[in-house]
Amino acid sequence: MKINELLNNVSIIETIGDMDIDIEGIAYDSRKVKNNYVFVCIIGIKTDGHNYIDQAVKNGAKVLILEKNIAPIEGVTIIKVENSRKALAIISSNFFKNPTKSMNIIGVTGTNGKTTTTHLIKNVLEKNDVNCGLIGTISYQILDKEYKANNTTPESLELQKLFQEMKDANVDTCAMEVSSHSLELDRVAGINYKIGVFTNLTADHMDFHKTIENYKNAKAKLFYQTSLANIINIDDKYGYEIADEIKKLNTKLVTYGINKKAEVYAEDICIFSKGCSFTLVTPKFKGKLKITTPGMFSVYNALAAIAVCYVLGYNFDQIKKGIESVKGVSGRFETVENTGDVTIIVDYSHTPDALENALNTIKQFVEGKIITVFGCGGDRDKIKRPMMGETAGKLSDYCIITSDNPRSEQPDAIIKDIEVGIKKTNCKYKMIVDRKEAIREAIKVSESKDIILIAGKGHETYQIIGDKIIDFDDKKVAQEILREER
Ligand SMILES: CC(=O)N[C@H]1[C@@H](OP(=O)(O)OP(=O)(O)OC[C@H]2O[C@@H](n3ccc(=O)[nH]c3=O)[C@H](O)[C@@H]2O)O[C@H](CO)[C@@H](O)[C@@H]1O[C@H](C)C(=O)N[C@@H](C)C(=O)N[C@H](CCC(=O)O)C(=O)O
Ligand SMILES: Nc1ncnc2c1ncn2[C@@H]1O[C@H](COP(=O)(O)OP(=O)(O)OP(=O)(O)O)[C@@H](O)[C@H]1O
Ligand SMILES: N[C@H](CCC[C@H](N)C(=O)O)C(=O)O
Ligand SMILES: [Mg+2]
Repeated sequence: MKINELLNNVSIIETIGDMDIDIEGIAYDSRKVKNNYVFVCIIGIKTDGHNYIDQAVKNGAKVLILEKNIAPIEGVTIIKVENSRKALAIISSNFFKNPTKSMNIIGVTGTNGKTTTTHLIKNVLEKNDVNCGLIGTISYQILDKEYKANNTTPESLELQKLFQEMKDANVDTCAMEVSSHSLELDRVAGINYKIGVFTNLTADHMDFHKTIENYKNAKAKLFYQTSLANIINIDDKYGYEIADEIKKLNTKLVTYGINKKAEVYAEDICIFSKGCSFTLVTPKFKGKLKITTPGMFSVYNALAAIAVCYVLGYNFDQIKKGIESVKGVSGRFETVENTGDVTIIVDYSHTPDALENALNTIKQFVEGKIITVFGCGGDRDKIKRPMMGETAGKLSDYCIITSDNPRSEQPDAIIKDIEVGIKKTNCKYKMIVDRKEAIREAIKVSESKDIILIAGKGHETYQIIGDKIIDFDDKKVAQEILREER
């Protein structure tokens, strides 16, 4: 592609060198540069891409996109921009022929419920014969192809490549999770979203955003790049504020909720151990629905997905067919199959709000005790650790605090941060660093009718300890222990 075509819509400060050249690829990591590539230098959080220019040039970079001043390099075109991450997003879109311009991209943001909601959207659309791509925490999916997800929302270069691949496979619709990191770091800059969805906003990621206002503002960015509709949960305090802020935009605003008067809402809600039933009300239709995951949070996720389908013009029967056939999402309030008399639930609750929702849901149907096994991720928000300790303590009969993904942190130091919160409650607890042994303890002490919640890692099949990634799957480990112990 000609460099000028690649740079369309990029805000350029100055250029040095030949602008009449063809480039064959883009990289933002010097180690991935090949001959005739553009290397985009990103000033990162850990290091600075400008430090790797020599390596990039050695590997064949013919164009550098950067923010800092550097000395001219023979045979290399230098393009200085205001913001390299944004430039990367725009050139990536250009390089892959702006796929999202002719696609229906549905972006879902919010602290909790993104993965679940995107899976629900995909299911309803596919039950109605629309091929829907998926980008999110568990994996990236295009028809039968499934790619491992390194980030919930990948970097713009990978993202735009996925969109192009979808287009090539005639998949013109995609449900994607839009993390606050991706909005703040411009991974999604330049994407033409048809619909944006806001689920909720609660404590998380303060290590990165610093304040809840920054966190909210990052999330809100999504609603300024949508063309058809913004769908907002107005029962959420921040959702309510965002809805108020964006009502001035040309994009249609559709609200959903249960408590406040919303356009799409649920009434007559019944929650059981195996699911919920409710009456769906929209301005166009009303009817009874059943879902297979319990908890009020599940009703909210269903409403979010339904509101998307409502905006896309689906009728009640089409929505019912899709929403009622969802079997559940991996690691989201998933019961571990076993032949014993103890119920074990694996759930991806890794925020205080998610843990509270999961435990409150269990409380509604448990006949014995609640035993909770959980930890917190290392190199992530530390503020949520005591909060999660307190929540688990308040809502459980017994807790085992253990390791999640400690990453570069000391596992027992993370556990001690959690302990500060649990100490504020009267809950009995134990601290066991080894997650497998923690799960074993829960199973050992459990009695008939108890429910064990294994929280925090959901679908994950690994554990990150230091710089090692070991196999670890909560569901499999629980089943293995059940076989050993019973
Ligand atoms: C905090 C965060 O989001 N960091 C992201 C950020 O990394 P960074 O700014 O630290 O990058 P860096 O390591 O300083 O490197 C700077 C630049 O130098 C380049 N480099 C580096 C070394 C080298 O030899 N050569 C070279 O060119 C790097 O490729 C990079 O372009 O930019 C990188 C490139 O896109 C991302 O991979 C990285 O995500 C890391 C892996 C991460 O863990 N992110 C998590 C927190 C995240 O994004 N999570 C959200 C979900 C959160 C939620 O639950 O809502 C997600 O969307 O996944
Ligand atoms: N609408 C909701 N409100 C509050 N909690 C929820 C909601 N939906 C799901 N949860 C809880 O949050 C956990 C994570 O759900 P899900 O994976 O759908 O969220 P996510 O936003 O994709 O999370 P992540 O930021 O890690 O990608 C679930 O296991 C459940 O405990
Ligand atoms: N998307 C979340 C996932 C957290 C999952 C938890 N198991 C952990 O590793 O902290 C994050 O990156 O903060
Ligand atoms: Mg997710």
